[in-house]
Amino acid sequence: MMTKQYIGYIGTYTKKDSQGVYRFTLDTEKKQITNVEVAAKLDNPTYLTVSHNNQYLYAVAKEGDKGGITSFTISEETGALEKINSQVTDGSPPCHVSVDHQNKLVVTANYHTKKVEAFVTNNDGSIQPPTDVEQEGNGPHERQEKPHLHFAGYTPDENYVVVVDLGSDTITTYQPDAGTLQKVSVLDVKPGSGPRHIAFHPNAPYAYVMTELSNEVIVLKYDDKQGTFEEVQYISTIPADFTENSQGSAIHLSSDGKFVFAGNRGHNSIAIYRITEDYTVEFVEWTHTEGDWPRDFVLDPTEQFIVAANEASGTLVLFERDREAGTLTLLQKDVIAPEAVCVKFLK
Ligand SMILES: O=C1O[C@H](COP(=O)(O)O)[C@@H](O)[C@H](O)[C@H]1O
Repeated sequence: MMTKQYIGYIGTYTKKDSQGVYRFTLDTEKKQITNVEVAAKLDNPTYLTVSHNNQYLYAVAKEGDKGGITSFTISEETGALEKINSQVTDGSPPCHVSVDHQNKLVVTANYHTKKVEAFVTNNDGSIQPPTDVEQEGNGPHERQEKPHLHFAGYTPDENYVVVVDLGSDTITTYQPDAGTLQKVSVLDVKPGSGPRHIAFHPNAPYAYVMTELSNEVIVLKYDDKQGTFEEVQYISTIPADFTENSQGSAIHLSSDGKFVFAGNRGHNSIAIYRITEDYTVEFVEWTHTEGDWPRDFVLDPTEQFIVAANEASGTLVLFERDREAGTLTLLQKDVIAPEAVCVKFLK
């Protein structure tokens, strides 16, 4: 059988050993991650997003005391990255980045500056200086003294940008308008829960939020006409008797709409849920991530595998999925990936 190989990228911190964005290969026949190597030297490229046509990669970046985004072209043959340009503004870099399917508008969420930024792209993949919106609010938890935006991404129809704020326990929708973001609605979730990331159901009006502070998945009903949400269910992501520090991280769905996967840093696991007929979720099991502090993970393009990034151990781990049961089987662990934060595949 012919070997099928997929290229992935790793976003990292560069506080210790990492040099920037890394590239790796997933061989789906050998069921193995190989060739982890530096793809672009860059300061603090924690989060990455790949344009839907695989032509461009946008990375969080830090330049001195400024933060923003660096754009790269992706070589079709090799996956090599070549820098196009950067746009940075005063303050710490953002912690999350997304781009729409048309590759017109890159949006970021900033944990430190309270700002959502929107960068219009040019036809060559370069980005223009951003416009921004500053959010307000706080919450009852000691880490909620101000907004701490953790996610900015698009709704499935891309009519709206959704921003998840750990600091004020809110999910805010914005309408993009000529490179600016106009606020449409705000959902207040449970005080102190610290919502962090959101993932939409592929074909039903529901979304699934991971909370960092309360370690829960929140099921939301989504009104795509109004751009509003309604709470449906809260379910814990860690065992009731787990008393050590754990902080929720990322959340992803399989594209068949059958399973939700939620990351637990501290408990060091991926919690797996089955999506039921009414779109609420039922717990399936926890899978240990074979390392410390799983910051994010990704389903590969075939969705037969999941690659998770253990930030504190600086390792990737590869699992094979059972598409019916939802469970994960360990294939490979301890793949060195220094200060790994997120993993993204070419589409
Ligand atoms: O999950 C986390 O994210 C925040 C924001 O990331 P940053 O790279 O913008 O600092 C981070 O500060 C925090 O330590 C981490 O747990």
